[in-house]
Amino acid sequence: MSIQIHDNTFWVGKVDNRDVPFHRLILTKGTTYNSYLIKSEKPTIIDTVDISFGKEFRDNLEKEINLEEIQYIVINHTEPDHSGGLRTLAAKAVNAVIVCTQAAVYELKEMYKLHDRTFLVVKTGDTLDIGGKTLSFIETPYLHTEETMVTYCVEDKTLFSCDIFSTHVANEHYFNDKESNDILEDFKTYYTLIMHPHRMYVREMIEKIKGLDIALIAPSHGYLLREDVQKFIQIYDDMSRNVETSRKGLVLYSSMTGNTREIASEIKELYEANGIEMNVIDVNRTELDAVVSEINKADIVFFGTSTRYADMIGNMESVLKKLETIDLEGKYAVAFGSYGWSGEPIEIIQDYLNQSGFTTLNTSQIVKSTGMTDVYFPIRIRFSLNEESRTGFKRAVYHTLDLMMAE
Ligand SMILES: Cc1cc2nc3c(=O)[nH]c(=O)nc-3n(C[C@H](O)[C@H](O)[C@H](O)COP(=O)(O)O)c2cc1C
Repeated sequence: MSIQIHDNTFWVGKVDNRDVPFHRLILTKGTTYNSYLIKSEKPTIIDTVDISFGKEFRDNLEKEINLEEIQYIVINHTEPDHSGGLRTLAAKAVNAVIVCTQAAVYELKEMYKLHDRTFLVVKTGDTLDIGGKTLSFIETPYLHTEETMVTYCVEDKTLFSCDIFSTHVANEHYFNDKESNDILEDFKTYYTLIMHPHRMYVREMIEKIKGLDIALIAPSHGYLLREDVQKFIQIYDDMSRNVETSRKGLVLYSSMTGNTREIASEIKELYEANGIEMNVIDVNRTELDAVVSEINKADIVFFGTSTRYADMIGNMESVLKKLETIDLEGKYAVAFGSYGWSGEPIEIIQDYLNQSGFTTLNTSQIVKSTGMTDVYFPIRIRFSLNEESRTGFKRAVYHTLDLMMAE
């Protein structure tokens, strides 16, 4: 079965009426897996369906098109509730090139044994001519996992937004204007559960799609939004906004040649850009009592050192030794530092913090609470921040900002 959504574009997904187990939740209203077929001169599929329905998906699609004619399969997100039909489809769509982000290639190849297939890697700003229509791609990391992107059809003004702007409801109405029930509560619940943990990336995404003229949002789950499109974007904008907080941060650092000081000032910049006061102190230029007094006032403290012959430098260790005398209940701590090849003292700071009354951020806890596998604590920067290391650094600092703005 297919539903026409544009002159030659069709919904070819699956409505799943079950109680769907997902991310340790049960989706009691079910969901839909929205896949789309664009019958342009170079026929293109945008996303597939959940892995449980791969064969059914392919069999249905075969009624719409000779699968060998498919030229492109765009995979916006590798999670198997979107990409799950890829293996079955690819087996018959033998001429199709798989279009995805760089980070997605490895996951798709391994998950679906597609080592021999041709992949087209796209990044933000790239376009693809599919014969009569143009697809443009925007990377939207962490909405909902690292490799995610969205696809915009320029001529149709359709945003294939994947998980973003989705709703978990097994509706048979497809379009929001055909649904008589108010969908706002389900739309907001979805945002809260799936998107809000990645709030900082929602803010980035909203900036990225601002310039697009969007007539239809075609997400991966639930309703296709063609009425009040801007209202739904505005809801994401409103719900992801920074909340006002009186919380304060503190960065304590010790640096030989300035790299750790640079990291400290970038932490301050990110905090202040998000409306949170951040004090930065060089522990070698400030009396210990004054440092302790600042720790008492802060809700989160970053402790950073550079590495000198496998050790921390200056007064940092004196500050760390003092922690056992301070009430740190309810405060967060982060270890960070710059190093050249080993960076031992960053780990030693982490040990001190773990033994203190702080709640100290660590990688294992991030994986468990967010599913993000590339946000690392302690924050280790080789020499100075550069284009490559800044991405990971920002992810980590974003995470701390989320903690500061939590209720
Ligand atoms: C005297 C000296 C000793 C160093 N020893 C180490 C070391 O043992 N392990 C390491 O990873 N880096 C080592 N480094 C590299 C520094 O940690 C690195 O350059 C760092 O970026 C300096 O940070 P800073 O500018 O904040 O002082 C050493 C550098 C110097 C100058």
